[in-house]
Order: sequence, then C-alpha cells, then structure tokens
Amino acid sequence: MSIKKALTVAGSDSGGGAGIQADLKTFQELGVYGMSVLTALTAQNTTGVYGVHPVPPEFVAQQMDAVLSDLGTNAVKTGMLFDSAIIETVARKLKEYGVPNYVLDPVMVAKGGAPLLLQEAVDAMKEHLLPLAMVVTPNLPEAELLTGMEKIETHEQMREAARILHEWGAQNVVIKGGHSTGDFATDLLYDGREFVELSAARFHTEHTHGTGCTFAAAITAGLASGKTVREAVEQAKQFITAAISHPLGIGHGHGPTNHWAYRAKER
Ligand SMILES: Nc1ncnc2c1ncn2[C@@H]1O[C@H](COP(=O)(O)OP(=O)(O)O)[C@@H](O)[C@H]1O
Ligand SMILES: Cc1ncc(COP(=O)(O)O)c(N)n1
Repeated sequence: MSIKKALTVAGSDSGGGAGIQADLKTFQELGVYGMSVLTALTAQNTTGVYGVHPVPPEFVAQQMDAVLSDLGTNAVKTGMLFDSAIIETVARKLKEYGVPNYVLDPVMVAKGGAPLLLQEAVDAMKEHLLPLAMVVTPNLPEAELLTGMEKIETHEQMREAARILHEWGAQNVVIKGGHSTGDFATDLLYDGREFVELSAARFHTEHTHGTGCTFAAAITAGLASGKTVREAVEQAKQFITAAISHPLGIGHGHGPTNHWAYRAKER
C-alpha cells in the first residue's frame, strides 16, 4: 500500500485547536501523512488571538519548495494566508509543481473577531487562488465577502453564492452553514451541475474553535486517499460532526473540537 500524503499551508494556532495543528491532527486521524508550510504564527488560545507574526513570503516559498521538490503530495489545503504577497507566492508554487486536489479554505476572521486575512488580500484570493481550487469552503460571512452579496441566509442565497464562486473558477463549492441558526447545521455542495445538501444536528455548544480548519482538512485527507469530492465532503461532514459532538472541555473560552471522536466511533 502506498502512503498517501497531504500538505497544509496555514497559520499556527499555539492553542492547538485550529490552523496547522488542527489540520495535522485531522490528517493523522484519517490515515494520511501530514506535512506543513507555515504562513504565520499566532499567539492564540481558546479565548482569543493575542498576536500575529507573518512569515516572509520568500520563506513560505522556501518551505513549499522543500516539501514539493522532495516528498510531493496527493492533496493540499490552504488556511490562514494573511496577505496578498503570501497568496501570490502560494499560487505561484501550486502552479509550478502542478499540485493536485487543492482545497481552499478562505480563512478571514477568527471566531473572536481577530483578522487572519488583511482586507487588501481578498481580491488576490479571488484572482489567484479561486481558479486553482478543486474545492473552496467558505462559511457564510466569507461567502458574503468573496461574492459581494449583501446577505447570505436562505438556501436560495447559498445556491446563488455557490454559482458565483463556481463561475469564478472553483471546480466545487461548499458553502458551510455553521453560522446560520436553526436545528440543523446544513452545508451546500455544488459541482457546477447539481446541489447536494449535507445536514447534521446543530449542537448548542461554545466549543467550535477550529471547525472550519478541521472540516477542510478532512476533505483534503479524503481527496489525498483517492475519494471523489462528494465522498470526501460527506466523510468530512461526519468527521466534524463527531468532533463537535464530543468537546474536550479544555481552556477558558471557545474550546477545540475533538479530533479523536470520529475514529473512536468507527471502532
Ligand atoms: N454548532 C454546530 N453543530 C453542528 N455542526 C456545526 C456547528 N457549527 C459548525 N458546524 C459545522 O462545522 C463545519 C464548519 O462550519 P463553520 O463553523 O461554518 O466554519 P468556520 O469555522 O469556517 O466558521 C460545517 O460543516 C458546519 O456545518
Ligand atoms: C491560525 C488559525 N487559522 C485559522 C483559524 C480559524 O479557525 P476556525 O476554523 O475556527 O474558523 C484560527 N483561529 N487560527
């Protein structure tokens, strides 16, 4: 059996719940070999982001060269990219190495409100990364910022946003419904032909730190393992639902999800 590999290009969350740390834990749980390129360090815990220290773009490029020229990868995801210089560097390297199965998680703001992407970088993300994406996974506020739609609340508005992002070059779009209200957390997958809704019971919990990172990392791991986009997204939904449903109860704020829960359930 050949080892399947996945690369995350993202920021570090010192608290371990989101960012690079969430991604690597998810890769490990889903049986793929995890690699990482850091774009920024954050001084962060469950109560907030206390500092951001971006990595110089040249060093992001050097990390990508180191990983891709030697190990290669079966899939890649990007998370926090911070500014347009880092975005342009990452896009250039993804193209240079012809990296397959690229998942774009358009991380913009931390749950507590700290910016993880400068405003000037939104256009760069649309121009340089969206057209490379096999899957893009915005939450509702991110979908609003990317599309310019004033409000995305209803199912029809979610469909409209998905159509726009597909038209702009993403092969598949998942609009995540975590930020809406109601008894279900419903995400919408669009592949340019049909819409598929993925629904799970909404848990009334504060402990959703890192849900978006974990969900996108699970999609990436699925694609690395050879699953179709539909299969990878369905598995990711099960993974994140299990992770949210068994919170660890650590920290004094928005605690991390439980990356062990999915495999524990499988056993
Ligand atoms: N309270 C919740 N209960 C169940 N699922 C949730 C809850 N909050 C988020 N999710 C799910 O977690 C995943 C990440 O969604 P979301 O929280 O919207 O992303 P982000 O972390 O980027 O803001 C989605 O599949 C979403 O439906
Ligand atoms: C380094 C880093 N990257 C991403 C997030 C977003 O986390 P979430 O998945 O909760 O939106 C974060 N808080 N920190």
